[in-house]
Amino acid sequence: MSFIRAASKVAQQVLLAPGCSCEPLYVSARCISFSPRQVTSDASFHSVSFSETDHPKVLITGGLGQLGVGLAKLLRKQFGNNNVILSDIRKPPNDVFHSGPFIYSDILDYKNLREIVVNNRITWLVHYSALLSAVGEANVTLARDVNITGLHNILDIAVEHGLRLFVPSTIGAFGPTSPRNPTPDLCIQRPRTIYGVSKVHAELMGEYYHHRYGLDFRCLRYPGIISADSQPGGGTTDYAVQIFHDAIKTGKFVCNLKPDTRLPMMFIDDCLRATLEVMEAPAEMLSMRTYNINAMSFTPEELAQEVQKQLPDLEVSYEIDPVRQAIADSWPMNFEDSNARKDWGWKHEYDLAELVQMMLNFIGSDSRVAHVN
Ligand SMILES: NC(=O)C1=CN([C@@H]2O[C@H](COP(=O)(O)OP(=O)(O)OC[C@H]3O[C@@H](n4cnc5c(N)ncnc54)[C@H](O)[C@@H]3O)[C@@H](O)[C@H]2O)C=CC1
Ligand SMILES: CC(=O)[C@H](N)C(=O)O
Repeated sequence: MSFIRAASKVAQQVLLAPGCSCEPLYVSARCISFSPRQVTSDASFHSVSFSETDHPKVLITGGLGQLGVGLAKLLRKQFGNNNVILSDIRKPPNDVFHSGPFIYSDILDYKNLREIVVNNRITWLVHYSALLSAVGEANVTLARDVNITGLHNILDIAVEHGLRLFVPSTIGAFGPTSPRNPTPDLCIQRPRTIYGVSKVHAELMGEYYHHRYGLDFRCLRYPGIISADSQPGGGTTDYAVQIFHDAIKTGKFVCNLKPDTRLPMMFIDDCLRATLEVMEAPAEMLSMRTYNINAMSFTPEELAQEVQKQLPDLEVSYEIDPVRQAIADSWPMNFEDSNARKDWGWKHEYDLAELVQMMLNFIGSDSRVAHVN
C-alpha cells in the first residue's frame, strides 16, 4: 500500500472513530503527512520549523496593489527587510523594487509558487492577489480563476509547507439577505458578486483546511480601505479614496455612489496593523479563524461634509454607476467586530475626522512637492 493511501486510511479511521466528532476536528498534516494535492514527495515532512524567537519569512502575493506595499513596509520594520518578499505579476515601480526583495509570482502557476516558498524558506504567506468587486463583475472568468483557482494553489502550498496563511476577506462576502446594520461575524452570506462568492469560498476553504489538515489559517474581513499613497484596484469603495485626490487637484468630485450609501470603512494604517496583530496572535486566543474588523461607517455625503470642513470650496456632484450602486446596496452598512476586540484585542485608531486630516495632509504635501518640482 502506498504511503499516501496508508495515511489516508489512518485519517479516515481518525475521522470516523466514535467519539471523535468533538470540536475541533483536527487532523494534523504533520502527523499524517498527506497533502490535499498529494504531491509525490511528503513535502510537509520537510517543512522548516522555526523556534518562537525566529522571525517569520513572509511572502506577500499580489503585493503591488493598494495594500501590499504598505504591509511590506510594516512587516519589514518588524521582521527585517530581507524577511519580507513582495510578489506580483506586474513590474514594480523603482522605489518599490529598491526598497526590499521583490519576486515575480503568478498564483495560477503552482510550481512557480512552490519554488518560491521552498527556495526562500517561507513560513508566513499573506495572500493579497485578487480581482476586486467592480473589476470582477467586468471579468467574471478571470475573477473566478484568480480568486478561486489561485486560492486553491495557495491553500495547498500552505498545507504542504506548514505555512501560516493570511487571506483577507471583505464586507463584500455578505449580501442583500445578510443583516446589514449591523452585520455580525456569523450570519447568512449570499453575496451577489463573483468577488463576494470567491471570498466566502476562501473563508470556508481556509476554515475547512484548518480543521482537516491543521492549516494555520487566519482571515480578517476588511471594510473599504482608504489610503493616501496607493491607488485602489477597482472596487466599490474606491470613491472614498478618489474624493481626496480630486478635492486637492481640481476642487471638484463626481461621486459614483448615491449620497446616502452607507458603508464600513477603515484607514490603511489600522488595516495593516490589524493584519500583523492577528498573524502574531497566539492560536489559543483565536476562537474563530475569520473575523470582522471595523473602524467607522459613513456615506459619501458625510465624507464630503468632513472634507469640506478643510476645503470649503470643494464641489461634489453625483453620477451613479448602476453596477457599483447595486453592489453597495447589498453590502453591510455597519460592521460588528466585537469578537475581534474580545479575542485578540483589536482596536481601531482612526475615526472619520482623523482619517480626513491624514489623507489631506499626505496628498496635499505630495502635490505641493510635485508643484515645486
Ligand atoms: N482594498 C480594499 O478596500 C480591500 C481589500 N481587500 C482584500 O485585500 C487584498 C488586497 O487588496 P488590494 O491591494 O486592494 O487589491 P488590488 O486590486 O489593489 O491588488 C491586487 C493585486 O493582485 C495582483 N494579481 C492579479 N492577478 C494575479 C495573479 N494571477 N498572480 C499574482 N498576483 C495577481 C494584481 O496585479 C494586483 O497588484 C485582496 O484580496 C482584497 O480582496 C478586502 C477588503 C477591502
Ligand atoms: C470592500 C472591498 O472589498 C473592496 N474595496 C471593493 O470595494 O471591492
